Amino acid sequence: MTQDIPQAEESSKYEISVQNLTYSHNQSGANVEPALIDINFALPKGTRTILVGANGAGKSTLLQILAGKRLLTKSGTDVRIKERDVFRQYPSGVTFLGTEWAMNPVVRGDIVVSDFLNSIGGYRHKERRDKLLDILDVDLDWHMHAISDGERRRVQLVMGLMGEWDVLLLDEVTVDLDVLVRDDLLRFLKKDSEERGATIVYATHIFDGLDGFPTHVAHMRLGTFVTAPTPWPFPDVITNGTATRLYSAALQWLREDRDHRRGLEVQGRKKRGAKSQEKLSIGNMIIVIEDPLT
Ligand SMILES: Nc1ncnc2c1ncn2[C@@H]1O[C@H](COP(=O)(O)OP(=O)(O)OP(=O)(O)O)[C@@H](O)[C@H]1O
Repeated sequence: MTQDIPQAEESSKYEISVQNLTYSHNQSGANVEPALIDINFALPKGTRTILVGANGAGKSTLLQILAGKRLLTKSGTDVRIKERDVFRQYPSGVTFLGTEWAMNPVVRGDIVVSDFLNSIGGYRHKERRDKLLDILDVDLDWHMHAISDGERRRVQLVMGLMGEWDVLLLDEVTVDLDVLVRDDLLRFLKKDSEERGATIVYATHIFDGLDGFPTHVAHMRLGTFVTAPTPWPFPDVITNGTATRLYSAALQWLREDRDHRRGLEVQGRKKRGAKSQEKLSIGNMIIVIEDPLT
């Protein structure tokens, strides 16, 4: 299951196009394997792509690069959204929603949800805002410091989705939603993308109830695509018992990933992402563990 990679002159046909992307979190040149290795793919406008991959596969890194949160200057690398180079001329209309937002002390302060949403222009998108408040069951009178993690996540989603985005990058932000809210939200996003031709890339570990959502599915392993974004449903995925097709495909891929990783470990190749020193914090004491893998 592969996809032809567009040539540079063709990339304007695509809403997102990535060519020759290799990225290392450690820019100092230390001997750490890159988080992304020679990534190439292109997504047409209006597609909804699910990224599947084990922990550490590179999904968040890819989304962060697309979101303009990481800088890279390397000749030959070309990462574009809406035909704009994300490192030099970041496009408008792109929304990124990731998990770290909820940890920010600002959104844990004593601020009322209505004031919070108004402070970022909620009144300009009143119709969509009210629809999202209903879908996500958010109360405008909540105080941000006195709500649960799932409730705070719902406020984040109202905030991020109330404007009309063209490209939406979601990094595992539905994980703490209850099943009903998640289902309603996915329906809203699918309809929105169909009606407005908006494009979604969504990294998740929760596959239940997702079969009807994507137009494409991709599988990442150790910083590369094992399966580039490919039209979904795949004809050859067999449902396993009561499991949905996407769940079955993901389970199979993750088993293969685990076997592959264990094979590398047996060969003595270092685990990707592992550091020669690891630090654990207990209270305000930091314990350094030398070479945690040995
Ligand atoms: N800030 C960072 N500094 C150094 N290395 C990092 C950093 N963030 C991620 N990495 C490394 O980059 C690789 C890819 O991580 P990434 O977070 O992109 O994976 P992921 O597929 O999103 O994983 P998960 O499913 O756990 O969220 C891993 O080896 C990880 O250890």
